[in-house]
Amino acid sequence: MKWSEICIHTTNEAVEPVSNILHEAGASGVVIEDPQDMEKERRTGFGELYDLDPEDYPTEGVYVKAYLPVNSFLSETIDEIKQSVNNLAAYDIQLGNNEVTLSEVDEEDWANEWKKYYKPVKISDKVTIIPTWEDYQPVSSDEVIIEMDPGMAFGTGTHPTTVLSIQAIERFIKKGDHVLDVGAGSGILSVASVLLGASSVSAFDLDDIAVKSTENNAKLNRVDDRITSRQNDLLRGVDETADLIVSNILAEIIVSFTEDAHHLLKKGGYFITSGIIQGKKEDVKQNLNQAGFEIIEVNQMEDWISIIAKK
Ligand SMILES: C[S@@+](CC[C@H](N)C(=O)[O-])C[C@H]1O[C@@H](n2cnc3c(N)ncnc32)[C@H](O)[C@@H]1O
Repeated sequence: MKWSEICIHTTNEAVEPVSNILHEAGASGVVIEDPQDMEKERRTGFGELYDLDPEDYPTEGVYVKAYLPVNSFLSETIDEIKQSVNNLAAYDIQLGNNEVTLSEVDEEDWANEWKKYYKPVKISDKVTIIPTWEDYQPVSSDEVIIEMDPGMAFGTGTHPTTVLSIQAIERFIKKGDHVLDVGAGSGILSVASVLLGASSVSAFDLDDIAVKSTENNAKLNRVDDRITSRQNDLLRGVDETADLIVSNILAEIIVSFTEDAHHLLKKGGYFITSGIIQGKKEDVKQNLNQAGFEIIEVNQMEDWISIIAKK
């Protein structure tokens, strides 16, 4: 399949809204090339992280790249993306160069492009995510290692919203729990749940690429007997009760199914929500309270918020 790479040269400040616009436009993966991050990552303990020519990344601003399938809607989608990015200026978000370039890539190139930027991620003292193609030596014998090949689905473990979700799972999951993963993407939170003690997980995503990616990653981590992945709109029609529900989705989507989550959770169960931007934190907290939840914790990484609620 042919893919179109859209590359937006923007500012640090605009990375998150621009990435959101690209995700909403149907891009499954977003690659952020930020020279500051690259400097930061080089200092981590994972050895040689980036084998990149300095010409490949900007010295000023940030490149946000995403991949869209080449189909008859492509030019409309690109116009909508450009329009939405331009609209950010109305919210006083600096857009820098705001240069948009397009190029066509083969699926194979897309996969390789992605891999250049995806390296081991230390989530906590206990949990490390490693891309399946990396040779990684565990630091300790009780380290939990999650192998990932996200393909086109969201969820490499590098995004703060995913990191916050896994850190919360690590703290709140109990041995033998049944978990619902709403918006599973690559299945990273489902796999993390099992490796951290869950006995079973039902993973849901609207996107069939994500459903397959979850199945693949469950196999890769040898926990496919514990994870069921299927296409579903949030928790619509789901009738299985759970000990823990995790969802890393946007605030607007979380508030649309807090009542369903409350209904399906057992008493004392946890609802881990992530993907919430600062400005929406109070709305989500209020909505969770209204649905009958008690807010247990609010955590933050960069500009992202995760809220843990208990039934
Ligand atoms: C931000 S990604 C999270 C992926 C992964 N769970 C993680 O934490 O890295 C959100 C996922 O939610 C899915 N999604 C969006 N709307 C949905 C809906 N209404 N029902 C189910 N999944 C949805 C998207 O396809 C995407 O895979």
